[in-house]
Amino acid sequence: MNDDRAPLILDRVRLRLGPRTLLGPLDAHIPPGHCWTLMGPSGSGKSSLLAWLAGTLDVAFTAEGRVCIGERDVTTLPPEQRRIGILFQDDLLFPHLSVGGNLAFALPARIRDRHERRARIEQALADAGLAGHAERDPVTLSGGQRARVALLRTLLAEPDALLLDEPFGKLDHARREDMRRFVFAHVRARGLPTVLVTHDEDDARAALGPVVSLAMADTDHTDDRITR
Ligand SMILES: Nc1ncnc2c1ncn2[C@@H]1O[C@H](COP(=O)(O)OP(=O)(O)OP(=O)(O)O)[C@@H](O)[C@H]1O
Repeated sequence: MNDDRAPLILDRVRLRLGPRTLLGPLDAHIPPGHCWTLMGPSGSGKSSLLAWLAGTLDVAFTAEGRVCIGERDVTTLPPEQRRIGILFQDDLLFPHLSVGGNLAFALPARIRDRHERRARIEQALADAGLAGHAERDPVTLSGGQRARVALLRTLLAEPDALLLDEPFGKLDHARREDMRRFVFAHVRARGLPTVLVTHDEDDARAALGPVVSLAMADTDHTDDRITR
């Protein structure tokens, strides 16, 4: 595992939508290479929490609390400076770019050397069992291959933390299993502190971390609880 990684810390996070408290107060300390799972009924604020962590929460919400990666407080930083990667269920690849073009888009701009950029993309594809697919048109990939390319794209941006919003939702049973293994192997090998949103108990079990159960705001809950 990468030794210079830091934990993802949520400190007294509370989200409001108009007058009602949607979620929180929530505290979390997610160590490098560990994944916490967020579960809860539809509308309990799971995706909104990820959007807040990524810095893209809609202005309809108000938020309190802090999000830090180790000592680095990113709460007020714009999304592109947070170094928090996010992967969605419907993570679309750009249809006008090849697979390699999609991945090149994510590579940090500081990597300028053309050969180095190409080598990183080839290596990422090889790690994902997709060696030689750089020139492919994304629409010709299977659903499972597309999901892996979308994860590679997120990881090539070199995030310090990872957010997964129902990333396996669209896959059939066998591909879901493969993708889970693939994702969590990367989480551990890269030492990324990770938050997974899912409705699926098998996903939560595979994540091997605590499960945070969010209640519905209308039940007037006070604290969201870690249930296991
Ligand atoms: N841009 C927005 N403006 C106003 N309300 C919103 C906005 N986005 C989401 N909401 C509302 O915020 C609440 C929480 O939505 P959110 O998508 O975070 O829930 P969720 O737990 O992720 O649900 P699901 O499991 O269905 O994805 C819902 O009541 C939703 O209607």
